[in-house]
Amino acid sequence: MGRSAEALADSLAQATRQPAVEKSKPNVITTQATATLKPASFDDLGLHPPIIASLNAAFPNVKVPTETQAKFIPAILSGKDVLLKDETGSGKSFGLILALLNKPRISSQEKKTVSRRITSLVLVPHRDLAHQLYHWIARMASATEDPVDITSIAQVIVRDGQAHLTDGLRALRNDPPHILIGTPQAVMDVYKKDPASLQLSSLSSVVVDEVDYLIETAPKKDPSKSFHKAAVKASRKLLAHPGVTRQLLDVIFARRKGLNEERQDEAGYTQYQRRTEIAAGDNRRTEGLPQLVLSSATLRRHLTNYLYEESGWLNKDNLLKVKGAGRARVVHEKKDTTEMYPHDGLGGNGILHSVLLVSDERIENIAGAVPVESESEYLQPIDAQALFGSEAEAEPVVSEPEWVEKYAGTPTPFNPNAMEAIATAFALDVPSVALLVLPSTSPVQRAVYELREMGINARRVEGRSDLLRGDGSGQDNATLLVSTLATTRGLDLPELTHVFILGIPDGPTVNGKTVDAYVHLAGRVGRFGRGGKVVTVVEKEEESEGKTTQGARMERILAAVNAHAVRFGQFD
Ligand SMILES: Nc1ncnc2c1ncn2[C@@H]1O[C@H](COP(=O)(O)OP(=O)(O)OP(=O)(O)O)[C@@H](O)[C@H]1O
Repeated sequence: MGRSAEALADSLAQATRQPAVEKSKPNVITTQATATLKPASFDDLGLHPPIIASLNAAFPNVKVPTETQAKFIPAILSGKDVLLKDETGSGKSFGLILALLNKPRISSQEKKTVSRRITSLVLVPHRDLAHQLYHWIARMASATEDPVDITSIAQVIVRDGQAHLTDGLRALRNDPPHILIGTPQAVMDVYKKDPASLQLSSLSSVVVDEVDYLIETAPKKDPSKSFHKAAVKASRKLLAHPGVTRQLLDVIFARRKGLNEERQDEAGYTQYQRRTEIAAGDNRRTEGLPQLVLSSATLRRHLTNYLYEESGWLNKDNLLKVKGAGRARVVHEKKDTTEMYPHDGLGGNGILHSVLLVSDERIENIAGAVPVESESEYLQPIDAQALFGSEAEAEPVVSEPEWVEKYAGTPTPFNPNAMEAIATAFALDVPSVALLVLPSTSPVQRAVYELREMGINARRVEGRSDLLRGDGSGQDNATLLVSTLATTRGLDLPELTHVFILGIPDGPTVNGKTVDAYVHLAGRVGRFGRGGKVVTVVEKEEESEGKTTQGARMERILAAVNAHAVRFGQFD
């Protein structure tokens, strides 16, 4: 076994000898306490040297922690609950994985046998994100010549036919991993079939990534407002159908909910005393419950209020709220617009935003789009080999005869003008890899077929773990990856230079959810200081009184994220 892989395994093995309940470090609820901390290295944050060695070997470009990682990694290591919000691409998911890898491994001792238990459960919205996090761990575990057995470090549970209830369950029972990553639905399936296999009672951490996607809440509206009734209806519906993530958290944190309810009316002094004891490292005060970490680039106020005031899951005595540095907040003229769009700007990372309007006659830029002087910095293809330290493998695109049989001669569900605009813009502008995001319920395979018919090297993202590892490029012709809104959240595709969005994201109306959807899609580029282009393609509609055109809706979204449309040169 190579040195860093061995060290990683050693580090995890050593951790099994540590007590199941970690020692809390001094702590108070704060958003500011660590804000000025600027550590020079991961070592300063408390990561073990073997983990750092594996990190360096597997990800040579990750040298120092990002600002947000510097805030939340120590908090996670000390057992705090964390509410984490920072920009897309600020290293939240990656930092969470590093922190979880570093946590003492939970174990139980029966007679003379020590058995390892699941230390952390990570819930993510879709299978590709689960696989992406898994690949990060696998890359670290196999960074040297003799790989560590990944099964004992990480496992993935996603709905994949029935495999998660057969092979997945078997692996879980035989060799419980340090970190279990899964989608809520698949984890719930496993829970219903064999609750003991999830070892929920002895977990040390529960992480919910993309929490605002997994836990829906409705804004609480002023009764004097016209949409109050709709908001009340939405809240009632959510209460009646709580969603799988809520159900799982209700099970895992049932005791915390009880404690929080009991403590609702307690005297301030009692609370103060308990918090002081936790700050002094009194282990009994952690109450043997796992820490809860909730993360997303977008956390609306109604969700944070729900999480903090109503859910009952959080340990309010031992909680850190991390909010990213962000940028200057947009102040809109209309008061209600500011309330609806509480976003920082989305242009500071060098992302160019364009909107194309399509009709039978032409493809044109949205009115008011400004020209860009130099685009070269946005279009630098990323060298996968330099980024990952491995050779990218070329894989030819094969034509699929059964698709032709299935689709040829049947009407397309897509607007042909929009698909043509995307194909043209892609062919003219994309140097290496682009992503096309379709509306949630769109047939991805059909889109891939239609794009290939137009000569575009299109591929599905879903299930293509090679692409998530960054190993799918290296081909002569540029690649257009195709996904849907439902399967794009959190994906990290480092080679990406362009994101094409078909239609208003999460449309047709524009509200907070729509804006958040755009933020997450646009956030697939412009990561870690790299540039990128986001091109939204919508139908050109005739303006008429009382009608908001799709173009006007896109203008509202761009205004909400403090971005201005730029001209996509080829169409003028
Ligand atoms: N400290 C670091 N230095 C350099 N690169 C990093 C660092 N941390 C993470 N990265 C890289 O940044 C990329 C994005 O990280 P990650 O997906 O964790 O961001 P995120 O904040 O979770 O984004 P999103 O909100 O879109 O899910 C990954 O490719 C990762 O390898």
